[in-house]
Amino acid sequence: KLLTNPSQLPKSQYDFVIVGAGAAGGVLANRLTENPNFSVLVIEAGVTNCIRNEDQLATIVPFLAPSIEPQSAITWNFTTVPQKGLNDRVLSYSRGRILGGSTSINFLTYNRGSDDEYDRLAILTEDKGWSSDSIQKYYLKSSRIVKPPGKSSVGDVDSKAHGNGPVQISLPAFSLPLDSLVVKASKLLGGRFSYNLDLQSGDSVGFSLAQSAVDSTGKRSSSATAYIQPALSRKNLDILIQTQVTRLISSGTTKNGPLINKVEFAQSAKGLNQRTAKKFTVTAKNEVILSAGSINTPQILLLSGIGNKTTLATMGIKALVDLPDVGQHLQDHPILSNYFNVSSNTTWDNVLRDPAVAGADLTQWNTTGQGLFANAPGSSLGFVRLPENSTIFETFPDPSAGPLSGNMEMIFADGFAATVSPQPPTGNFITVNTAVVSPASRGSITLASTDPFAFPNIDPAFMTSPFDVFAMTQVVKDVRQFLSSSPFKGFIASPFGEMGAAQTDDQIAAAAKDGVVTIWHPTSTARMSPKGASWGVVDSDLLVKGVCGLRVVDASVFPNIPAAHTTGPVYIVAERAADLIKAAWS
Ligand SMILES: Cc1cc2nc3c(=O)[nH]c(=O)nc-3n(C[C@H](O)[C@H](O)[C@H](O)COP(=O)(O)OP(=O)(O)OC[C@H]3O[C@@H](n4cnc5c(N)ncnc54)[C@H](O)[C@@H]3O)c2cc1C
Repeated sequence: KLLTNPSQLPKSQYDFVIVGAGAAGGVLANRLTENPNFSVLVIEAGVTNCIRNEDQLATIVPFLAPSIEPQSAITWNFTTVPQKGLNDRVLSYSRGRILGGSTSINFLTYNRGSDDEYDRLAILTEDKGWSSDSIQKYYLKSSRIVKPPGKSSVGDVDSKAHGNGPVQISLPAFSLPLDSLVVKASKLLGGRFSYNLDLQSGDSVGFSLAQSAVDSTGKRSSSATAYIQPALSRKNLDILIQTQVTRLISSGTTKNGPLINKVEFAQSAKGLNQRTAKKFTVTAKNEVILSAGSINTPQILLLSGIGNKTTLATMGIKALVDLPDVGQHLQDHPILSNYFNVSSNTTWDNVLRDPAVAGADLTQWNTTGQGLFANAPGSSLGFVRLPENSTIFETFPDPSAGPLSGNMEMIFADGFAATVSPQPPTGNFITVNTAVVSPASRGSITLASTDPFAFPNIDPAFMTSPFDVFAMTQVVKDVRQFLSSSPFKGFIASPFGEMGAAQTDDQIAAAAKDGVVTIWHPTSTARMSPKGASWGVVDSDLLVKGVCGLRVVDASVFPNIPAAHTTGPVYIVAERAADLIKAAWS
């Protein structure tokens, strides 16, 4: 059942209390309640109960995703601290605050992550259960490839690389000339720009049409639609929305440390603060599971006294356990828009400028589920490796997971995708968004206040490592080389904007400082480490170190950010976590 007020809670104890109904929380809500003997409560801060609600059209229509953030009622409207690597700019840093979490508002690009990502994780955590061979069944269990709306086949994919899970994935519904050129150029160029039929195959390097979380009717497929909706009618699942968890409480000690079995929460409304909020608690008989995402999970841990003892003391919080890694090692992918004027007059620039044109596309989507609005914002992409002889390797080790993972990414958009600069009033453009997907920079989440309703300090420390500056400069030059290949002749007219004018490496690096933003992939703030290791926040079973009864299952547990759009890897982690939890308590 979906509940909107703590007074509706039918009981004060559940076997499992899950904090957050996002990517991971949705998977757990579904998989754990497959066992009718388990009772599960999910507490979600999200202010709306919409799974598919007309009021939130932009969460359903794939193409409209970028219109959701920033500053919306269904997002956490976070900002970063001034970014030293970006001329002290403060970036908007949204997360989803709705059933489905960030999967209900994200840009829908879907990646599994390469075999190297998981094999590195298995080595790092000394747990073969995370190897690429072991996680494959969880990947196959999470998603399936479907026909794009209006198409008679799924299109060009490697069918062996797809499973039978609830998240629906598809190739672009609407063919854009730019995407065909990207595929053509990669087939022609080969080498560092090779074509890759299916990036979910284990090898994630190369160029391809994007696979996105769009279902066969042209709608977003999220953790809410794929996992939560089908489980909502189960008697053993309650989901309490519009409610924020404020901290976790220990009510005893065990031989494994303090027992964490109580969850404190309040209904956050405008103006409500720590002093006036009416607090409630619920007890978890088996486990509390934090799935509040890479920003809120460490915030809740810190507010509960789980973190660096010395820093907690400066905030007046008594440490239950000294875990200095909580909130540290934050990683994210820096992304930068490269604009080009093009000769085509069919780019979607006019759709963004002219409400009548957009209205016609929306009508087409409404009546058929097809057309441009059924496409995710990025419909072709490529992951590239740095050249092996790059000078940066003389001073820096390669932070990527291995040769099957990219160092950088290009995401192609058939129009002016405004990030830092607004869309110009006239002209046709394409945008190539370049990202450093195996970055070396690491930042942190720290408490700004002991008020749970206050946002924490968010510092992704973008471009603070010279490695990331080098990699971003290289991929900007790679874009230019890629677009100068013969398939783009006559299509690309001229580079545009500050980055377009940058020529030397120093000029490119300087323009990047002005242009880099986030692609909203924060990870690693509650990182996994081997059982018994003194570092890390959770062990390889995702149990929080030094306490009893508490697990973290979300994007925060990756020790290194995957070189992939992060939703797919989070679903994989959550699917495996569900099996670990079932095995521990069945
Ligand atoms: C704008 C945007 C675009 C993105 N684009 C893509 C993309 O194209 N492809 C891709 O793969 N990934 C993308 N991502 C990233 C992806 O969505 C996330 O990596 C993924 O959703 C993380 O899963 P999670 O379970 O860790 O957290 P989330 O999915 O964010 O879920 C966390 C949930 O916990 C809830 N919560 C937090 N704190 C509390 C609290 N105190 N009490 C109760 N509930 C709480 C939140 O409201 C939320 O519902 C994007 C993200 C954003 C924000």
